Amino acid sequence: MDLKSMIREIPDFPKEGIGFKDITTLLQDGKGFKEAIKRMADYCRDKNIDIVVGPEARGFLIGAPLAYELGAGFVPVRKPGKLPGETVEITYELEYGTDSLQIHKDAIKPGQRVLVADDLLATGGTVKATVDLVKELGGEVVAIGFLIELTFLNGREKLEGNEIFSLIEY
Ligand SMILES: O=P(O)(O)OC[C@H]1O[C@H](OP(=O)(O)OP(=O)(O)O)[C@H](O)[C@@H]1O
Ligand SMILES: Nc1ncnc2[nH]cnc12
Repeated sequence: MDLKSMIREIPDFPKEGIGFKDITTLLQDGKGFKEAIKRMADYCRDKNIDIVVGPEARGFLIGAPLAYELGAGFVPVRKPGKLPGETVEITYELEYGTDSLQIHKDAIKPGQRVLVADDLLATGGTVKATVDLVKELGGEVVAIGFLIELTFLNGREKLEGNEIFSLIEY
C-alpha cells in the first residue's frame, strides 16, 4: 500500500513557503490508517514497550492507536494548562520564540520502557522536548517513531543518540 500517496500536500500553509503535509487524508482512509499504525508497530513489537508518549495534538492521533496495537499504555504530553494533575513542564526554542509542554508527574515510573511517537519530524524541537520530559520522570526512551520525516530539516541531529524510525520521507 502506497501510504505516501494518501498524504495531501497543501502549499503555503500555515504560512507562505511551508509545504504542509496533511495526514487527515490518510486518517480518513480506514485501510491506510490501519496499515500505517501496523507498520509503525512492526518496528517495535520486540522492544517491550510499556508506554507510548505522544505530544499534542497530532501525536495523539498516532500515539494512541499505536499504544493500543502494542498493548502498551498511552501518555499525553500537552500544551500548558490542559492536564489536571501535578505536572512537569519544559520550555523549548521555536524558530521564533519559545513554547512549553507538560506531562503528568506520575505518568511514567522510573525504568519504564517508552516509545515517543508523533505524526511528523520537522526540526525535532517538539519531540526533543517530549524526550526530555520522559527522561526527567526516569523513563527509558527506547525508540522514537514518526509517520513522516522531513529529512531536509535535519531533525534527527537534535535527537542524536536515540533510535529513530519513520515510514514516509520527504
Ligand atoms: O519537529 P518540529 O519542528 O517540532 O515540528 C513537528 C511538530 O509540528 C506539528 O505539530 P504542531 O506544533 O503544528 O501542533 P499540532 O499537532 O497541535 O497541530 C507536528 O504534529 C509535530 O508535533
Ligand atoms: N511541513 C509540515 N507539514 C505538517 N506539519 C508540520 N509541522 C511542522 N512542519 C510541518
